[in-house]
Order: sequence, then structure tokens, then C-alpha cells
Amino acid sequence: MRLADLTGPADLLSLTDGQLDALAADIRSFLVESVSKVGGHLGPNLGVVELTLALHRVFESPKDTLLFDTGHQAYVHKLLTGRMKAFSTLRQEGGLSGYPDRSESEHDVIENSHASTALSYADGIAKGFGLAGAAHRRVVAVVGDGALTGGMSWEALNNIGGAPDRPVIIVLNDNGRSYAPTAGALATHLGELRAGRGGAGLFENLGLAYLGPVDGHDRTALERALRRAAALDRPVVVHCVTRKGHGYAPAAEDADDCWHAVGTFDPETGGKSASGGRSWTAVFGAEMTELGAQRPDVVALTAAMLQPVGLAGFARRFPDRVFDVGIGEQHAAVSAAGLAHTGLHPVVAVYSTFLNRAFDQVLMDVALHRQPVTFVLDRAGITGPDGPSHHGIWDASWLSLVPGLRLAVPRDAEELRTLLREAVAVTDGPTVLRFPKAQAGPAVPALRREGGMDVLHEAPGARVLLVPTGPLADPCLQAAAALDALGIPSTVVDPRWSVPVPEGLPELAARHELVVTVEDNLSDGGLGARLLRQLSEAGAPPTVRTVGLPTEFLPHGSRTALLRRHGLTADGLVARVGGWLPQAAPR
Ligand SMILES: Cc1ncc(C[n+]2csc(CCOP(=O)(O)OP(=O)(O)O)c2C)c(N)n1
Ligand SMILES: CC(=O)[C@@H](O)[C@H](O)COP(=O)(O)O
Ligand SMILES: [Mg+2]
Repeated sequence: MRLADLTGPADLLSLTDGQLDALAADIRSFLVESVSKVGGHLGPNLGVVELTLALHRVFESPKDTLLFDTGHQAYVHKLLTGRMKAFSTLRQEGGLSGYPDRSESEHDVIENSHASTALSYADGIAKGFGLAGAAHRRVVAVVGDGALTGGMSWEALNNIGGAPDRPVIIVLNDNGRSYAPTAGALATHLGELRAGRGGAGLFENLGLAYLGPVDGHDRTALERALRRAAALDRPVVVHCVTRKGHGYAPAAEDADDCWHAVGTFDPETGGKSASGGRSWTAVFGAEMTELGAQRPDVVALTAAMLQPVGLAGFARRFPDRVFDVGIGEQHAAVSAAGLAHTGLHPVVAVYSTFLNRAFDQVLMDVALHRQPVTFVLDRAGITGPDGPSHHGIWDASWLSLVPGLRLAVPRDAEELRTLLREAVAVTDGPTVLRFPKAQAGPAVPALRREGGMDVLHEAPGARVLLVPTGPLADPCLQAAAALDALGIPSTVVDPRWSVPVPEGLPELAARHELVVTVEDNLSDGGLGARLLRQLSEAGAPPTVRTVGLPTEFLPHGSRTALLRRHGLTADGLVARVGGWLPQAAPR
């Protein structure tokens, strides 16, 4: 049977070993071909072809629940559950999600792409099945060795191991790496288990049965182990040893990150498409390395994403001053507070969306102690193809609730360098920089600085004040030029530090009829909302309009298209101002 003929998992049950091996090869070729066109998580999915085939042959989804931790390795699951024909739409607006999605299939459960949550789901689902008298329904969680370094995994294991009557089946997909080789004591222990030297092992000491190590590319061995696990009728870990990128050599198998997440590429040669320009990440990484040479007290932390957050250069130059804590953002924040307690200035580089889980740590372990920790949030704002659990749109709102915290949004590369240095010069509390998943745009020079803000554009008799944060300065300047041409003079200021509200902004706002804040984050809790409150509390405010993102889960799609949809473009702003100042409606 060819992949194209597959209508669902039940079709797998009648296939011979030879047909299944041919199907596995078919799936691998299809993955390389498809992902080469749209980008995605090729390496992780090449590593779970045989594993996913075995899962769907041994367990009966959706009667049995199959959970994928992080969900980036669920492409094969999608192909086996009837979504091959739609696969060309992967991660594109209106197309398949890059993660499980309950609106796509009854076989999908966890849509959240944040790691280390699957075992908690499994614990809850198993408890629910038990209460419903449906304990016969299997709960199977596929968890990577990286996801197992996340704290919530151990909170769940503490529950799962303590309940012998709740037979959660944990399929440990151990390829020895997250992006890079997985760091820490757990990785060492898994290595001992892989080598058969693990003795009783951590899992058995926690009350779980342990089966393995199993060759994660030998489908029959996997099926045998999974059937044994199901028959044990108690919590069990099936330790599968896989290779990320398996079967696409040398490109994916031998790359530093085994092609964890790739853009488009030539499937014949493995040649990646060049990304033009210089990303915000690259600008940050270069400046961090410069800073590290000048400030011996500056250290860096990453949560298993050294390369993606731009710290590889810093790590090469200062290997003793960079810490990969595994997928542990909460731990990173508090370990940074500890580092700061010893007089160092830690820089924690994470993707915006992943810092959300460390709110309490930023609030109570960093800010309450007024520790000088700098958080650098990459992928802040609309990210695009990774969808709702990856858009970094909440940070600017919840961070504004942290007493003493300062947040800055650089508008261009030079400002990123300057603001980073301003941030690491702060000694009495947390600082945050945020920038998007994009190329750092053209330089945006300031006319002058006023009240802590950079004036970027002004015109006599200005009626409208545009207040963009970060890179949205560029479309705002284009809008200002268009408004001037429409006979509506305007001012454009960059607040630079948008938390707290710059002290000169309320007074400057009061000098205009209409104030429009423009933010690549939620409007709720954003700069505009906070400015509006300050102005209204100070008496009759000018009209303030906040152009930002709705408090919704935004779909996947291109960053450009999503920004346009939410009016975060020059023509979108002009059209809106036209509506807010009727006589300015574009002719
Ligand atoms: C909370 C959180 N932090 C960081 C990430 C980014 N991330 C996505 S996959 C990944 C590595 C996961 O490693 P593992 O669980 O071993 O899965 P593998 O990719 O090896 O299959 C990381 C760090 C994330 N999704 N969630
Ligand atoms: C699954 C996950 O969280 C990461 O792999 C993420 O998808 C990477 O995002 P970028 O591709 O923007 O680096
Ligand atoms: Mg792994």
C-alpha cells in the first residue's frame, strides 16, 4: 500500500512487514519533498516514522489517546490519519497546523507547542478515564528527551508513578538532543540506560515499569515493546532510541541541529534557501559577544535553544559564562536571579512565548528581589507559521504588571545594540528587550530625544501623534508621510522603553487631537492601554486609539499577512486615522 492509498490507521493492520517497510520509505520521501517546499520540523519527524507506525498499529486511536509532547513531531501521525492530501498546506494560512489540531482530526489532542505538558495531560486523561469506568482506554504520551528536562514532566511523573492503577504508557523518544545534545544529569542517566548500565533506573525508582532501550527505527521491536507495555497494565516507560533526521543523510542526520526546524531547501542536494538580510537574532548575538568582552560580569542563559536565540557566538568566546539549562524557562529565570545575587548580570535569551510560563519567577524571584536580570525575547509579536501557541503577543502585557520592570522594543539594529547596553547597565531590577522573528529593518534615525523618547517625525500644527513600538516605527513613518500629504500633520515618536510609560509621553499626547499607539502585542495591557489610563486619570485626555492585537489565539500564517490583517501597516494606519479624523478620509 502506498501512502496515497492510506485512508486511516486501520489500513495499517493488514499490511505485511515488507509493505510497512515500503510505507516507511514512502513517508520519509514524502516528508523531505513536502517540507522542502514549505519548511518545518523535518528532523524530528524523520526520527519518528517507525515509532508512529508502531503506535498506530498497537493502539487504537482515538479510542486510545495518543499524545505528542510539543507536537512538532506529529507530521507522520497526520499522514497516517488521513491528512496527506492537505499536507502541502502545512503551516500556511488556512492550511494544516504544524502541530496537532483538534479541528483537523479526532486523533489530535494537544495543540500547544510548548514542551513538557504531555505527561500532565496524560495524568489528567487517565484519571478521567478511571472515574468514567473507562480505564481500559489506553493513554499514550510520546515525550522527547528534551521535553523530559522540563519541570512539569517531573510534576506529572510524581503523580503517574504514584498511581499503579492508572496505566499511563510513556513513550520516551530519546534521540539524545533538543536542538543540540540534551544537557544535564538526566541526559547522562538516559545515556546509562541506553547502554544498559542504568540499573534500576530513575523511572523504576519512581514506581514506573521500564522497558528498553528499544531501537526506535526497528518497527517490529517497537511493536513488541509497546504490546508488552500495554499488557503490563501499570504506568510504564518505553525507552525508544531514535535518530533525529534519520534517513535524510547527510543533510539532516549530520547537521548540528539535525534540521530541527528548517526553511525551504532543495530536496536533491539539501541546499537551504538563503534568508536575505540580517535577523534581529543575529544583531543581538553579535552585540552580546561584544558586550561579553567588555563586561566580565555579563553571563548568558538559554533554555535548550543556544543557536536559535543567537548565543552560539557568545558561547564560543565565553564557554564558562553561558548556561544551557535544558527546557526549563522557570528554572532559567530563578537561576539567573541566583547568578545576579552573586553580583553578575545575567542575560536570559528565550522566545517570547516560552517566557509566559515563568511569570511567577520573573515577578517574585527576580523583580521582588530587584535582581538585575535582562530577558531578551526573540520571536516577540506575530511569529507566523508556528501558530497560536508561538505568537509572542502576551509578554508586553503581563510584563507591564511586574513592579520595577523596564521593557524596551528596539526599532532598528543600532537601537537594539544601544538598548541592550542600557539594559545591562540597570542594577536594581529586571529589564526586558523584545524583537520579532524578522530581518532587522533599515536604520530609523531620530530627529531628537524628548522626554525619554525619540522624535522620528514632526510637522507644524501636528494633529495626530503616532506612537509605534520597535520596528513598527517604519510603517508609522510611511503613514505620517501619507497623512501629511492628506493635510493631516502628524508627529511620530518612538518610546524606546515602553514599560513604564515614558514620563514625557502624556504631556506630548495632550498636545495632539488624536494619539495612536501601534504595537505588535496585545492591545490589552499594552502601551496604549496604559497611556490611556494615565491620560484619563489626569483629566480630559485627547482621543487615544490603540492599534495592536486582539486578545485572541491568532492562527498560523505569514507574519506579513497577519500584521496586515490587524492593521499594523502604513496603509492600514492611514485608513484608520481617516476614520478617526473624518475629514482625513483618504480621497
Ligand atoms: C517551553 C518550551 N521551550 C522551548 C521550546 C522550543 N523547542 C521546541 S522543540 C525543542 C526541543 C525538544 O526536544 P525533544 O523533546 O527531545 O524533542 P525532539 O525535537 O528531539 O524530537 C525545543 C527546545 C518549546 N517548544 N517549549
Ligand atoms: C517546536 C518549537 O517550539 C520550535 O522548534 C519552534 O518551532 C522554532 O521556531 P523558529 O522556527 O521560529 O525558530
Ligand atoms: Mg530529543
